[in-house]
Amino acid sequence: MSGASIKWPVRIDMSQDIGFDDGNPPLLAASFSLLDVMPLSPSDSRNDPNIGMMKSRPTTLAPFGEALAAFQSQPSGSLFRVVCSLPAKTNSVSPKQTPRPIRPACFVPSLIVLDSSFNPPTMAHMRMAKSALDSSAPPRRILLLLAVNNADKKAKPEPFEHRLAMMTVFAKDIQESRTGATRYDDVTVDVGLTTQPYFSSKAFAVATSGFYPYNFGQKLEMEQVYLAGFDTLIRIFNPKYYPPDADAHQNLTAMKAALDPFFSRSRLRITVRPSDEWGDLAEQHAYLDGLAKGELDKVGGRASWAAKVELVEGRKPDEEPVSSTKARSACASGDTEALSWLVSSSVRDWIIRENLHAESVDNVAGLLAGFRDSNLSSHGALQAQRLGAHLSMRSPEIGPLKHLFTSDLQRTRKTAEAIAASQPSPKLSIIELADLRERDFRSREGESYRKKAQPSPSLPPLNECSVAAQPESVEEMSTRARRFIERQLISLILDEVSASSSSCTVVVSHGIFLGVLFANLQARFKSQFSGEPLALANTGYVEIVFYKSQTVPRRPRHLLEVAASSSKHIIKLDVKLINCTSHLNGLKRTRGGIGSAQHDEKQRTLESFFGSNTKQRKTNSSDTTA
Ligand SMILES: Nc1ncnc2c1ncn2[C@@H]1O[C@H](COP(=O)(O)OP(=O)(O)OP(=O)(O)O)[C@@H](O)[C@H]1O
Ligand SMILES: NC(=O)c1ccc[n+]([C@@H]2O[C@H](COP(=O)(O)O)[C@@H](O)[C@H]2O)c1
Repeated sequence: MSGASIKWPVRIDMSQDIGFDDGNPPLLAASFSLLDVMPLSPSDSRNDPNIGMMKSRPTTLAPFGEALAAFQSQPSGSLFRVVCSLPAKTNSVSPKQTPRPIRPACFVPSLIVLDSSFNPPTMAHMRMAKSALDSSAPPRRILLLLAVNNADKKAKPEPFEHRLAMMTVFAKDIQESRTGATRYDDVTVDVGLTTQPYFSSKAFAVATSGFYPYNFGQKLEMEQVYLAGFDTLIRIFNPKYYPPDADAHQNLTAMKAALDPFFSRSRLRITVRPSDEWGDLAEQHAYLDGLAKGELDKVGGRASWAAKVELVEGRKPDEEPVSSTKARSACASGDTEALSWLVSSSVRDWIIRENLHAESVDNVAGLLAGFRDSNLSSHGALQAQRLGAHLSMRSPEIGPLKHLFTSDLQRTRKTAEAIAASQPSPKLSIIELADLRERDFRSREGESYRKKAQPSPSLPPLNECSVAAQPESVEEMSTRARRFIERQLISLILDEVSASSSSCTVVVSHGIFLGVLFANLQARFKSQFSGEPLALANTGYVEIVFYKSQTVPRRPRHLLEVAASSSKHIIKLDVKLINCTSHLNGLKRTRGGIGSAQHDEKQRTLESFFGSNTKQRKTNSSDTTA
């Protein structure tokens, strides 16, 4: 909240339905929440008919959330931690084990470090990793490193546990890319977290963590080979990141103080990235030549550092540029074909499952379902109950639930009913709106989203909408979203503004549509939030709080006034939580296919027999809950 604004008494939760694969109903409330589904555990996948595609999915988001929480709650001394390691598999050893950090048994002369936001990991990151591994000698080890602080971006709520999960999936894809004819991979992949935004401090954190052994015999420290793109190289030599400190009165000293130790233990393997912004290939090579000739000395550089920087080839001239930004847009528009070439296969499967699908019967079958009215699975019904209890428990903090919107599809309706049932006042009425439905896949409804994308005239890309039979476009969804905002939310917010206490509104809708609604809310109100919700787990929610600017001289009198003139300047939104799934901790799918089957309302779960104390105990022990 900025100092110049006051808090609105209204919160909106956007939440996605439970139980669907492609079109979950999310929830939106005066703190907005988006709800989605949990990944399967390996034991669950034994019963899953689609086990092939599940094979590299992380077991559950909960351990990643816990690892993050543990890391972030460490005293300030903890700069770096390996969350898990995927060991190289020789043809003699292939134990199936839960990922955990595995310290190298002996000295690793060289560690490749891929530092990225992994939002999401892309095929460009894969190419950089493969190329570095190809040119390295055994024992091959690569660290996928996620910094929870960025050199340029202000800290904000991020779905880091999703990033960690994607990194783990991506780690498997890296290993599999090296399997080749030998049928075993030869690379160990570590997935790690750091608090450090700068390369100099990242390298220090890794070197001093004690995780990678020091060679005492030869007094050798492991070399770290950082993979980055050209755009990052020029930032590394930008003096703005090295402000003078108390002891150093000039930038010159500060950059050298940071980068001399960095280059003594590390080198940079830089992939060229020609673009209008960063120049063509010749210009990028000329920049490095310039460093070697001392041209960066005037800003604090050192010519000798050039020997530690290697420029390597990137995409071929005829290949489309790949970036995380592009992959995020493909996610937002549900363009699974584009995702297929932007990210590796397991990452794509993970994104599709997490982002577009909740736990419904169609979800489990892997079918595109936007307007299709698929029912919740049993697992989805449990997720809905968990969410209801969770929101009710949070009511002292977020205010009583006053308004509950849902799409009119049964997977969202049932999620909304579970939320209403957990509220102290069971009289809460649920408003069903067709405008809150998932993207209409039209002629592609019911199609398997898991099959390999085959561009063909009968399967147009999802982002095209030239004829009525083609999937609903983002513009069409935006029209629905804006209608909902103007007809329902604005008046609600205005009505609430004079109330003396906070209240909460929940909107239960679907993954793709919620992304569009979220974007329209950000555009409609003055949002400080620059990130975007990438992957919403089923029943994962986004919480948004609205504020009224203090600069507004008087309360707007009616909706038109707000819509037409001043609302952009008087209402701000603040994103409090992104994809909150803490209510799903410990919830496991019932084995034997029961969890994935259609939910039968007549059948009581063990949880309902034993009540909330049992639920808590089972949550703690990660037991099966139904
Ligand atoms: N297509 C690419 N070619 C060369 N380097 C790349 C490419 N994509 C990413 N990188 C490099 O990989 C590192 C980590 O990438 P990052 O997570 O910033 O991905 P990104 O695609 O640039 O992200 P975004 O699109 O969100 O800005 C950076 O050093 C970046 O320069
Ligand atoms: N001087 C530096 O060491 C420096 C400068 C800019 C970015 N970075 C880091 O590079 C990585 C990639 O940055 P972006 O995700 O912003 O592209 C991040 O970890 C970021 O913190 C480091």
